[in-house]
Amino acid sequence: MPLVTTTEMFKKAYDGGYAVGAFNVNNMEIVQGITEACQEQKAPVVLQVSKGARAYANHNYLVKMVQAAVENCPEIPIALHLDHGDSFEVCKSCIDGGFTSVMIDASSKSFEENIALTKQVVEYAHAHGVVVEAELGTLAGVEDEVCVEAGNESYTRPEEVEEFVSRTGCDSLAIAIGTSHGAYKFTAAQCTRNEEGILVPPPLRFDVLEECIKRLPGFPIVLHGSSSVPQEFVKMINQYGGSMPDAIGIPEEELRKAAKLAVCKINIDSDIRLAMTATIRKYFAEHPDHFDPRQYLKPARQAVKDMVTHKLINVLGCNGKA
Ligand SMILES: O=C(CO)COP(=O)(O)O
Ligand SMILES: O=C[C@H](O)COP(=O)(O)O
Ligand SMILES: [Zn+2]
Ligand SMILES: [Zn+2]
Repeated sequence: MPLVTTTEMFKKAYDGGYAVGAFNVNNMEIVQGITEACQEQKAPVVLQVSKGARAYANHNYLVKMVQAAVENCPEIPIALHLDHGDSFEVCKSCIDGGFTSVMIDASSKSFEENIALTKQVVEYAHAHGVVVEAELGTLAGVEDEVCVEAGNESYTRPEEVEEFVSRTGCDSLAIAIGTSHGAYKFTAAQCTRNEEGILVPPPLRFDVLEECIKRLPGFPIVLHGSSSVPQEFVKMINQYGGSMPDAIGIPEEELRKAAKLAVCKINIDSDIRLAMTATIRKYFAEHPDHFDPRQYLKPARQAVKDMVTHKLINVLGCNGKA
């Protein structure tokens, strides 16, 4: 099937009590690792491209790689989504350039400015058959050039969501309930430590999520910053020459719980980076004489596939839902 929008995927996910994975793509091995996992598991998927990905890999290369994946995986619905679009122009360029979904992230602006910009993008997108994700509230962590320190995030205000959605006409809404971008989601001060000395993060604000759901019945909610930062990868990175002390993510059980509620899209990027980096570091340490990139990118791609397979089955619950 051709690229799809997220409309049908989200409706099924909402009704079925699961979430669709939205994975960031930056190169061929990442596209292949994700889509091979989804094809095998018969899972719908959102492949998302950030401004940084477009700067790194070039819009055309990314679109063509995703089109190749669509041809290779004919049985699963795939949406191509702009992650964190920050202006009308970048959204328009993706809408004109083959994307089926865009995010306009005006969450750092005032409520009225966020509404005005989101509405402008929605009007253009809908006229071209493309859907729009918007955001209310700010996450902690690093997102493009913007870094919000842990502790300086602001949760979504549930009393604003109905007005925002009805005035903008957006198709899904990203909310801030304590998830965060990157591999260092919380400071040590925000966490407790378990017996092994591993940081345990504060729980997500399910009260905020539930209040938003009450006010937007049937409406798809999105969670950004939802990597779990698997400690096996952090350990491997640290063992093979890296240094990522106190890297910490969102516990998988919390994401599973959110996926059963109105959360229809869960964004994962950092876990892909960790899986690849851990695998490549180990490979280099064990094969110091190898220099063919195919030798180390092959296990790195496999690590992405294995990690995504685990998420589809154990976190998102979208396996078998294509
Ligand atoms: O939200 C994300 C992309 O928009 C990715 O979040 P992570 O950094 O937790 O993977
Ligand atoms: O939300 C941020 C995503 O992880 C994308 O990150 P990036 O801007 O470094 O590509
Ligand atoms: Zn944002
Ligand atoms: Zn994000």
